[in-house]
Amino acid sequence: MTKLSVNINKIATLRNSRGGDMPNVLKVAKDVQKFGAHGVTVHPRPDERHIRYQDARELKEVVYTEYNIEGNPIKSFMDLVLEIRPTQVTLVPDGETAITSNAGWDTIKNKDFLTDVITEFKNNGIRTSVFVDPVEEMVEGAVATGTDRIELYTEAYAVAYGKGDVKGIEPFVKAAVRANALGLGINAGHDLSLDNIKFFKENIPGLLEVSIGHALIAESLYLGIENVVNLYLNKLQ
Ligand SMILES: CC(=O)[C@@H](O)[C@H](O)COP(=O)(O)O
Ligand SMILES: NCC(=O)COP(=O)(O)O
Repeated sequence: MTKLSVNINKIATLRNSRGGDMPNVLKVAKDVQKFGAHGVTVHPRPDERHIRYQDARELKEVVYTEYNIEGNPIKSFMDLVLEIRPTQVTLVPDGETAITSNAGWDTIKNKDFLTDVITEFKNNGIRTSVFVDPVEEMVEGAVATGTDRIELYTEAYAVAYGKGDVKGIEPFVKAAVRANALGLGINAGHDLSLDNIKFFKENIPGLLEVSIGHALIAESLYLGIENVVNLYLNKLQ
């Protein structure tokens, strides 16, 4: 079964735009789980442009499915995650000023650093995932770091699929086949949507989890969040 983890960053974006507490991040987290989501994902960035560190702390009390916290393992992020101890941490090599996540790790060049970080999280009972491009060598490099899983960075797939180029799935299939052969768990995320998720799911062997936020929240503006969560769940069956 492929689990759906709803990324609620953009709920916090809307909340922060007026300085109040509407929409309420904790309520949305509770509701998406009630609607059937298998997890909640947040990406507390250093500038706290959307999800704040305090949001991440408070969400621990309301996320009873799987709690996934994503980010670049700078010290403040490491300390936050070790304090919260979520189900999973996803390591993302974001620049602090990046508009969004825009690259996977070079797991070969960063082997020693990633190994140390992953070891610390695993020693604290936190499942680890490493954000990677769909490159077999990067998958192999991820295995060497001791991570439990990888998260395939799916922007390239989404862009190609949106142009009608179904061949964009091919590197992801190869990377997934390699990950399966190496016993590495497979997550995926970034720019997945109602339009492209079914084809991705049908072609990626061993896909354990997708984390979806931007499109899901945007689609919910038109279709309603309960409806959209269930549309994703149906497409992931
Ligand atoms: C790693 C990734 O692609 C997403 O998890 C990220 O959370 C998106 O961040 P923004 O919501 O800030 O675009
Ligand atoms: N890891 C991907 C994620 O959590 C959400 O990415 P997006 O759907 O907001 O692009």
